[in-house]
Amino acid sequence: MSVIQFPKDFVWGVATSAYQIEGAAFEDGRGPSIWDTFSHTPGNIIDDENGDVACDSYHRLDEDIALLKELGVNSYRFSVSWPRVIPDGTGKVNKKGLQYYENLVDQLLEHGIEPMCTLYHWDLPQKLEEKGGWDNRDTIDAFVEYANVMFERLNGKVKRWITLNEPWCASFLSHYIGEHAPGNQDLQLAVNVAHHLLMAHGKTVQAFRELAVEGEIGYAPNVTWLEPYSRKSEDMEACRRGNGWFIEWFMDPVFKGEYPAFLTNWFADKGITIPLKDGDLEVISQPVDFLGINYYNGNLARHKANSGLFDVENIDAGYDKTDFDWFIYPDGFYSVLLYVKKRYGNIPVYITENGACYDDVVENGRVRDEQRIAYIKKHLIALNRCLESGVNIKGYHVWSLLDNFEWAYGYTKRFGIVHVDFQTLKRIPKDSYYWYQKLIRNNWFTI
Ligand SMILES: N=NNCCOCCOc1ccc(-c2cn(C[C@@H]3NC[C@@H](O)[C@H]3O)nn2)cc1
Repeated sequence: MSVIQFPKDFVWGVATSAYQIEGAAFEDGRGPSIWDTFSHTPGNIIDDENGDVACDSYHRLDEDIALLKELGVNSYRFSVSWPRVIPDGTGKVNKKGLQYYENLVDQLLEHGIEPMCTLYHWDLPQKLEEKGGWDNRDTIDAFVEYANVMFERLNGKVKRWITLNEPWCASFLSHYIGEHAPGNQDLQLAVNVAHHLLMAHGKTVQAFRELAVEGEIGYAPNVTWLEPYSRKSEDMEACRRGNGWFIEWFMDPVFKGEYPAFLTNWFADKGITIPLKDGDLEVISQPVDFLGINYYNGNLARHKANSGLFDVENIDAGYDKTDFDWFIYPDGFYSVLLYVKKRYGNIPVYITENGACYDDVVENGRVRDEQRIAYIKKHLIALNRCLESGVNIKGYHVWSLLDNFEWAYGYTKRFGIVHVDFQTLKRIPKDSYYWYQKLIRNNWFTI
């Protein structure tokens, strides 16, 4: 038997996001976001579902705080709905919206739970989308205006701030692949959006420093890890491009002040350019206090001409899969974290999302989600290997506290450690909740 131990000040948390759990989509002055528009457009979401009610967390704050308190986490990562705070994206502030988030933060602090506040978890106000959305450089300043409203209201209460969640999803998945809101399929548009998101990040970090906001600020890219099928240079270069789409594309500008040439050249060959202006990279590369990492899966992959955007194809390595149809690949978690440390230095890292989707069932009031427990254990073992290799990981957040609206998959994909019956909204802690509760209490687990 082995004991997997964690540093005494290691941060244990769970994560959610506004559109996925709050509901109350048309209440108390909240304005529409691109996800309200996208989810209400038939054909975009499985079962034509939407986030109008979701987990109804907007009305169940006390209940969800009690779940967090009982779980024993010392960190809760949530996101703010921009259009709940500034319904039109810029200008008038919705007092009720701001008050909701201050109540949330006050209750967390009352129970000794550190709030980790994500400012952008994809719910761009629809009014800004109608003016060009993230393709319009003006949206950068609109985001900074919104961020300043949140900094001024919650300064001293929120000490960990995240500018952007998964900019790859908010740009390429949303504007090139088209699976997420607003659902475009235009590569140049996606590159423009990615650049303006990074600009919004950089200018928001500048504003954070100018306002002398207490605490630390970072952002949370999502990463994957493609392992080359062979040591042939074509396979290794193909995997580097596939990994770079998530890693270098969103981290080189921040940590190196430049885009990765091996990818800008690849895009240039396709006639794709970056809408770079003088000074942009200086803005984007404002020093951050930490890097958030969202990791779920990896793949074995190899070069295949004319396959996808980067001539790379995934191979079925025979690994087990979650019900999201993703391979369970904890070695990829280790590899990507070591790679990030090697390329960017030993910046403080929070794992801001890691978790597994399984089609859980409730039997006699209990959810025996052993597979989710096994997934989390495997990834925490890999995380512990990283700690032993000197990677500066400060904490870990399970995605997610609650089963919730999983974007294009609606309510068909359950990532929660708490089961939600979407007819009754009843919450039932799963076995994984109790396993995580014990881990947090002990700060170790056995294998
Ligand atoms: N890898 N190659 N892709 C090329 C082709 O991609 C097609 C689809 O791609 C992706 C990639 C990533 C995701 C994803 C989902 N979550 C889970 C959410 N995280 C934030 C939180 O809101 C959770 O709900 N994290 N990541 C989905 C789809």
